[in-house]
Amino acid sequence: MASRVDASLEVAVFAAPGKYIQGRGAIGRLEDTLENLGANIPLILCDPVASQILGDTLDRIPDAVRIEFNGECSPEEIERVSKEASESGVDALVGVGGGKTLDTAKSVAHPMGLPLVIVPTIASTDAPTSSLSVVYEEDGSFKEYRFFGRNPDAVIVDTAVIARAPVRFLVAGIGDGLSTYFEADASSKTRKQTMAGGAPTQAALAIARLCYDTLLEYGVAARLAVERQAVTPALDKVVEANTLLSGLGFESGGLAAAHSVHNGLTALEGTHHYWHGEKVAFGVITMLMLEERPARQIEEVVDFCLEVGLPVTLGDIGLEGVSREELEKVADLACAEGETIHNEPFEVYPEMVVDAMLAADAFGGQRRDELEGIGRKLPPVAG
Ligand SMILES: NC(=O)c1ccc[n+]([C@@H]2O[C@H](COP(=O)([O-])OP(=O)(O)OC[C@H]3O[C@@H](n4cnc5c(N)ncnc54)[C@H](O)[C@@H]3O)[C@@H](O)[C@H]2O)c1
Ligand SMILES: [Zn+2]
Repeated sequence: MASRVDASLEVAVFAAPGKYIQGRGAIGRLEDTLENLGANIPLILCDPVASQILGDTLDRIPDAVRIEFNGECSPEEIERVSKEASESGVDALVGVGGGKTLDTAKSVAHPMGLPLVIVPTIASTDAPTSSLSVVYEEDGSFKEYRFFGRNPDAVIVDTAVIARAPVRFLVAGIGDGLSTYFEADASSKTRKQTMAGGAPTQAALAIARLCYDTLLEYGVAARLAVERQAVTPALDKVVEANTLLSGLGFESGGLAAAHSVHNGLTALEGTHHYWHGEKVAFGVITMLMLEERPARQIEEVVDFCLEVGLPVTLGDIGLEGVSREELEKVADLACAEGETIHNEPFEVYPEMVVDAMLAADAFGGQRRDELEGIGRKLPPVAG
């Protein structure tokens, strides 16, 4: 009998990894975790920089096959690693590195039905916990989302490794996490299907809110801690917000305009020197403009971005002097069919997005001038 309800709207879904392990020295749990998953010969896909840092530790995992990630989560790279995984007869996958390495590990492990352990070496995105991958062309432009319907079996975050990585990555992760509450809030109004495959749950929205509150409270202290390579309670909280709270919050709470603006921005060469979370931060300010949020709220977000070193203007993401035509290209892509911008609780079309980006840029520039004018010393953006 045909169903009378649209299941995507009536069913709420909450997705999460099997286990989340975080703390100083957490990498020491990798061997046990693999053992618990029944893995005997894991393939470790490792970012080259992470390999230099963790190579000795990874070498101690018995019978592991280790290969280096080539830098882009592209169809070609997924194909190469999948071939290696089949030929070497491995029975589990471990992804070690940034968001792109982790997304590639997911794109290999899930279609092959292999257990998957994710080891982020920077807290730069909320990719670690999710069941999907973001796939790019070899030239770095956005290609597609791939959904696997399965989350990683375990995520292991060693905060001592995160604290020793350049601070810019932590700050980029804060930018990614900053979007989570606003996008989940928009999606929960429209009850549009989230990346988890159903309507948002209350749990996801509450987690997204906790993510936002944690970042605003502890973000600056966490930045200062990483500048001294120190693991502090503030860093612990922010790493959890960037990784676990933002990951659960976006996947089961929903994405909206900020990530579509990010996806559109990847089409402009100038933005390629900026990390995912840095572009997302500008996407958040654009989204707040689009949603006619009160100036007070926009100011809270913009001031926080300035205090922590996130972009607030187009110039901050490599687009100084960008033409309206180029912004139209960004907006067209942001409004493409299937983009999460259509989860906003009103109709969005490209001209609105161009104007919202210009408004965000103007507001961001003005707040920077105001804060500097009263003698506030702000950290470098993307530095
Ligand atoms: N699947 C999802 O749910 C999801 C969510 C958010 C973002 N993403 C994706 O994540 C990707 C961005 O991830 P990213 O910003 O981590 O980029 P990335 O994976 O390219 O890593 C950034 C850089 O960090 C280096 N690196 C890694 N560990 C390091 C360490 N400990 N010290 C010093 N350098 C280190 C890498 O070599 C790389 O050059 C994008 O493709 C984005 O679309 C996916
Ligand atoms: Zn993101």
